Amino acid sequence: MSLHPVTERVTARIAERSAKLRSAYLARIDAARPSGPARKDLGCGNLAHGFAASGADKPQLKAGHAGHIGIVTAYNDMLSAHQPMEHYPTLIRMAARNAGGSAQVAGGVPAMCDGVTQGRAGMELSLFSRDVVAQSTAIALSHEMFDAALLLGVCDKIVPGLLIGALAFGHVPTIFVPAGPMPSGLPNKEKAAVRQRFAEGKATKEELLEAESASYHGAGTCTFYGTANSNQMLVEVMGLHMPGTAFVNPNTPLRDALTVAAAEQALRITHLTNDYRPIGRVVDEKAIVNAMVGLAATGGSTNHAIHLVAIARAAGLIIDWDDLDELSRHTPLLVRVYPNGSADVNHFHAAGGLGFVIRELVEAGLMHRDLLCVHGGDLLRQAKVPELDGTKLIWSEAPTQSGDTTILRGVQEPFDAEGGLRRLQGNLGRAVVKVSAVAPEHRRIEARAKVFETQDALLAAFKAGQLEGDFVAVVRGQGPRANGMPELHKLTPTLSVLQDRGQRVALLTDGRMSGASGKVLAAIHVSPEAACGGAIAMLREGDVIAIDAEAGTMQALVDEAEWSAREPAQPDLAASAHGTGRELFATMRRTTTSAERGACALFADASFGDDKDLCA
Ligand SMILES: O=C(O)[C@H](O)[C@@H](O)[C@H](O)[C@H](O)COP(=O)(O)O
Ligand code: SF4
Repeated sequence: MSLHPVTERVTARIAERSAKLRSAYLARIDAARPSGPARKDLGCGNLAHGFAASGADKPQLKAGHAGHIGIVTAYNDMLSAHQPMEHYPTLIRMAARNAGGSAQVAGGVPAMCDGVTQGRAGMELSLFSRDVVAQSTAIALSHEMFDAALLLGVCDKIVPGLLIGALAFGHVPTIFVPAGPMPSGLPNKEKAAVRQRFAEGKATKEELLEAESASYHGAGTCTFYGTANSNQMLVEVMGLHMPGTAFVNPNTPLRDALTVAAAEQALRITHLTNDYRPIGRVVDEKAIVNAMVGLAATGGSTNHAIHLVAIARAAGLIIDWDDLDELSRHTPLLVRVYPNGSADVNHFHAAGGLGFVIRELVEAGLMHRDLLCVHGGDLLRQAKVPELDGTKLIWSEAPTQSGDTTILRGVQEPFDAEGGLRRLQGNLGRAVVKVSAVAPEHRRIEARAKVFETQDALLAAFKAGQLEGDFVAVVRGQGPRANGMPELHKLTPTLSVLQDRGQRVALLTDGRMSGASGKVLAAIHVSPEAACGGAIAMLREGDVIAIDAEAGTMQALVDEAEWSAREPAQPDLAASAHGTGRELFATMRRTTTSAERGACALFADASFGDDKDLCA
């Protein structure tokens, strides 16, 4: 199968623009490759500290030459998606020992649940928590004891953070280990309907809590296709998972068998073997292009228009929203999972899941097949489906037919000829929009602006009955430099109620939305942000705004002379400076790059290429 010309063109463009940064990165990871077991480069004192509490593994750590795995875990009881990981280190240590090697928990990383913090002050720490996860991963792996790493994490900022941190140790072969989705509960669409009724005062708080608890009811990842489950797709199409592991439910024999298999495989791909697969070479421009194609084909989370930029940068690669837009416009939409449809990820997995999607996209030449996947094969092998034959883990061929064409389709009969994400641009700057979750009749709007400085101000206006007629809700001062770029997903039920009443509404913000947001047209991540004096700060109440997600345009229809004479409004950021720990993130707000450059405070010094303007 030959590569699609757009996939080829974008890959070459990324490689060319990144050549200097990428070659320096590869030289660093080549130089970091140890000659023997990594721990042998440590001094006696260092090493003694390293295995002091290693019990049964001490002899092999002391005198042996077998590989040693560092586990970095994001376990906590707070995230339903991470709670099942509590016992994974025990399983991994046993598996590594049985395979002749050893394993230790190198360190833990923080994990925030965006569901708990949604609409709360904690959401203003969420995006930067990704960079704290990256730094925490580096702290864990900095003990230099490890010939391979296993990263235990699933949710929104955690997988991107783990990946950014691990890429700073690009010489270490690294495999992600997930826990999988919770079994299906109350369908996401029904939960959203109760939320809308509650927003209109037609459902009680008790009814709402019942519905929420019936939807989020157990251990495992929430079942909508938000950022956490988009993470799982990305890790599969980048070749960083054992094949087909993403959506196997937790606390099942198959899930545990996959965790054991990841530990065994990690020892097979260290520099001590003849199949060395360091993560810095697994994540190359082809893997990053596959991630963008996967995002477009599945209607993945808009948050990855930010995270993927930071992840690529950690591997010495520079991507932007033009790359994402061009790939998305040439990638068919193959998946309809909430918020892009009614099904959840369990239904998607049962219909053929990521194995079917990967095989379809590789065979159509839209995805690169020749990746250095951690399982030892190429990306077509990633498409295989794991199952237990008795107690033996085997992988069968990916399905060639979708099990449910209302959820999953092939390249020949897609839901849409174009993928789920678009870049918008115009005199208001640049933004991202997820079209796959918005009905075609709602993808264009020309209406007057209603300007808000907070999402609560918009909700108060709704309660006061002030949101009449058609309008574009402008919620600004929500960018990374302003208040950490929170998700404004609490607006979804209210804007959905207005749209269902027949009003034409849209959102325009320099903030984010949840990967679970959908239904209402939302131009988000507007860059430059208001706190940088971006055009969004020049908008006035009543200005006419035109957003066209199909054409990719976002325009303030204001007289040219008047527009250029305007001064940007300065957002009042006092409320976000303190409280809930926000005072500890002031330096990140000051040094972060723009949304289009990953909203990242980790690379500000080297920036992205020659442009040192952090607001650009
Ligand atoms: O990007 C995402 O996918 C969201 O951050 C998600 O992780 C978060 O938990 C949502 O808030 C869930 O949706 P609800 O808030 O609608 O439950
Ligand atoms: S998917 Fe979102 S709400 Fe669910 S556990 Fe993960 S972070 Fe929390």
